[in-house]
Amino acid sequence: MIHVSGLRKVYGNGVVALDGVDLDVREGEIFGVLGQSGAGKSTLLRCVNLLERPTAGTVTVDGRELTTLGQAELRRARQGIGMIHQHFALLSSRTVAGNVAFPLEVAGVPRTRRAARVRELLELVGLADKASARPAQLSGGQKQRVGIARALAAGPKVLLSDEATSALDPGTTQSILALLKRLNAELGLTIMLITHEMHVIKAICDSVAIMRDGRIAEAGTVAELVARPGSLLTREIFPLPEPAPSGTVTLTFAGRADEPVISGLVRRFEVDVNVLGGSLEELGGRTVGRLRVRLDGGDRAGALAYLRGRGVLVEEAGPEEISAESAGGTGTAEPIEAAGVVEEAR
Ligand SMILES: Nc1ncnc2c1ncn2[C@@H]1O[C@H](COP(=O)(O)OP(=O)(O)OP(=O)(O)O)[C@@H](O)[C@H]1O
Repeated sequence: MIHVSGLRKVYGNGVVALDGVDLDVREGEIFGVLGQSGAGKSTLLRCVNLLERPTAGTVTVDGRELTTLGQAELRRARQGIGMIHQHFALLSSRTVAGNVAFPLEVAGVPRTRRAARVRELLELVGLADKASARPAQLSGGQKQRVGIARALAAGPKVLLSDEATSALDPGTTQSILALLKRLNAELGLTIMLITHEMHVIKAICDSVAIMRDGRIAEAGTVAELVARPGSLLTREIFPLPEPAPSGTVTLTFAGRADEPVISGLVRRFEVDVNVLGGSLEELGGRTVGRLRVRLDGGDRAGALAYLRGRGVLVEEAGPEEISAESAGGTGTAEPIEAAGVVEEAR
């Protein structure tokens, strides 16, 4: 639904905000872009609907390459792309209904059709009783619901969300995220959101890109990334001291965290399992966990093979723990070199 290729943005002051971004957002998914302040997230989002013109690269939305369109065509294409903002961007002089009607007026929709559509949209976001209220009379969550209704007025296929929940308290954030998830499911809406908050990614995103210094450091579905060795996302969600202390093993359980794998390990291989840290999270409806352990005694190699066989991602740390398998299978590498090989593979 959204294809971004070779995107570069250099602002007038010489700041390189985007430094070669490639990205694909599939139809019907919720795609989160996560990054710290200044990483380039807002610039990327504003380039997707060409509010910001990229210095180089292409943006294609729903099969149309926006970067080649003239102003009139671009205005039409933008009707297929809604946008919501951190501070809602409502017109304070208009009522709630007037705000939602605004894009329809601009698009020349006749008055009666407009009124019916506004009613439908306010019902969709749970604000049918607030049509005549002014933005100043609403809570933050209600204001964002108006913002969402307005963004959906022209029936877009894509919704861009610019830190839509950053100004809201945790409870309201959850209700807005639940609304976005429902709209995604009911309308088949593709949502691209930017956030600096991991809990937003955990709550609703199917896929994620992590941005650093104007580049994509890592991208994929949440399930893919959690199963990928050395994943930045996994490290962000399950923070453990890095680098892992020598001799420890870090285990990532994707989707099987509720199975008694560890007790099976102790019973079958007679190893002592010393848990050093870890946590569990609900991700995309699955329980995912990350555990750092030290294994002593018993059949350690057999225990690790057993874990891998159960679909657990096993990452060994420390030169003395590098196995022939993880060092590339030669079994001849010196410990220090082997550690380098593993680091590179990550
Ligand atoms: N209009 C502008 N003119 C010049 N530099 C800009 C402009 N907008 C953003 N920048 C710079 O581009 C870089 C990326 O900014 P951007 O706002 O895209 O990052 P961000 O990840 O969204 O950060 P935040 O979460 O703080 O909004 C920053 O160094 C910022 O100072």
